[in-house]
Amino acid sequence: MTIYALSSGPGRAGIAVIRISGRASRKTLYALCNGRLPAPRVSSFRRLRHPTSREMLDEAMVLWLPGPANFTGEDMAELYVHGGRAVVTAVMNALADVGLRLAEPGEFTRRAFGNGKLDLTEAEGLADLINADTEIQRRQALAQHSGAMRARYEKWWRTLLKAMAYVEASLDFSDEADIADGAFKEAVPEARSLAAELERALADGRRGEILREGISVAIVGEPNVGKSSLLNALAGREAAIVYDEPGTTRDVIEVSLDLDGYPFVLRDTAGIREAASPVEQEGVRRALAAAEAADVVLAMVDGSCGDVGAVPAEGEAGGAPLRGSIAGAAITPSSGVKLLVVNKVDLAPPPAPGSFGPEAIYISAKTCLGLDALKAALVRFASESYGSGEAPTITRVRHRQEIGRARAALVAFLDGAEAGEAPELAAEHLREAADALGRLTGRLDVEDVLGQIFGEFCVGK
Ligand SMILES: Nc1nc2c(c(=O)[nH]1)N(C=O)[C@@H](CNc1ccc(C(=O)N[C@@H](CCC(=O)O)C(=O)O)cc1)CN2
Repeated sequence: MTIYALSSGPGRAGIAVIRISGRASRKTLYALCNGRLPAPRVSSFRRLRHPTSREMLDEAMVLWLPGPANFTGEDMAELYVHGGRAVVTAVMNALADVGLRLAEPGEFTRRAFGNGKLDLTEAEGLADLINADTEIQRRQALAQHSGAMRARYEKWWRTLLKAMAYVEASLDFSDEADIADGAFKEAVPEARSLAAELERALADGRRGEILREGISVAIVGEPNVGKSSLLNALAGREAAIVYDEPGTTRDVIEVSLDLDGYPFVLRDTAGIREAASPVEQEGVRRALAAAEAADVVLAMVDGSCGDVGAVPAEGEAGGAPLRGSIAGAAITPSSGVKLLVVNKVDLAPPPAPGSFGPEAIYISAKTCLGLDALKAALVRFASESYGSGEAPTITRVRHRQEIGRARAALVAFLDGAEAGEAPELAAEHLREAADALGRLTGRLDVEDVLGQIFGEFCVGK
């Protein structure tokens, strides 16, 4: 079936791109162009007419892209029409009139995958490239789309094939014990080095997933320390309601930020206190959950208020004397870092520098004083924790699960080899590892995964 879609975004635009892929592309383009098919891959000006009514539809630039040397590997055509809604509708209706079908989300890429133009990791990289909002995300996605991940996975695959071949050989020569034993022994170091490599890939601090999804930053603290004001100041818009009343923020409010190319998802949360109302209690529960799951917790205190407390320093009770409210400072994320943020330094009396400890960042969400230092601290954390330059090997939970399965199967193989397990069982462990790696790149049948991955795309990709 030949499909079409608006590949440029929806809505009015200067130019709109309508893309066609499938067997009928040539015939359809021929009819639209009144019999004047352009030379392959040469952008050409044509008056487009309805194939049957002959009514003029638009003046356009068109491309004829015969397969297989194109994106999908099938015959394709592209129409660059004026980007008015009615123009796009008229041209797309004409395509439907001659029997073409509107593409489903990701269907062009799915066809490209089906025709061997890209593997699954490259297709995922393409989806990420389209969804990339920041420079770091763009680089990560482009590396994956261009085959960086595929190359690594295929190297693993070849090592595994070698190990499997040795085990198969030992099965083939089972009546010649020396040869069988020798071949089997060759498989062990291959499996061991691969297991170690998978282990290394898994111990990456979830760098690829975090950069893909955005570094999660939770702002937590007691009511009215200025959490929503900070969110708004960083977002540059009034995303959260700010009101001089404790308990104003109840839901978690999210804002995406691009700081020096690093993607952050900032979460403003309800003030932590013994809340009376069940709604606010739920807000506090969500605040604590957001802090627990965050990569960075901004523990916020009010530097202007007088009550004296103490922030326990890392690993000790007590610590520097503290004038602000401290509930926020006591929260610790399960795997992330905590930055102490002292707000309201514009108010008298301003805290003496250092009075909240050497690591504290002093800001005024109201006057924006200190926000650059806070942003710099976030960027420094991002670049030290996630920015090691090399493209990550894992960018989705799916990759982590399959690599984890492959590793577990290899460990089972190695344990079995040590315990003198039968070679038939050993071969089964390796096959399990191969299945996991095969699902990673889409070499193996992965119909269920395909639906999920390609469904994430926009229509027209
Ligand atoms: N107009 C337009 N722009 C586009 C695309 C497109 O399909 N159309 N792309 C797509 O979405 C991206 C570019 N990706 C492409 C990938 C492969 C081929 C292609 O023709 N591949 C051939 C030959 C490669 C070559 O000449 O070296 C092949 O794989 O055999 C074209 C575009 C981004 N820009």
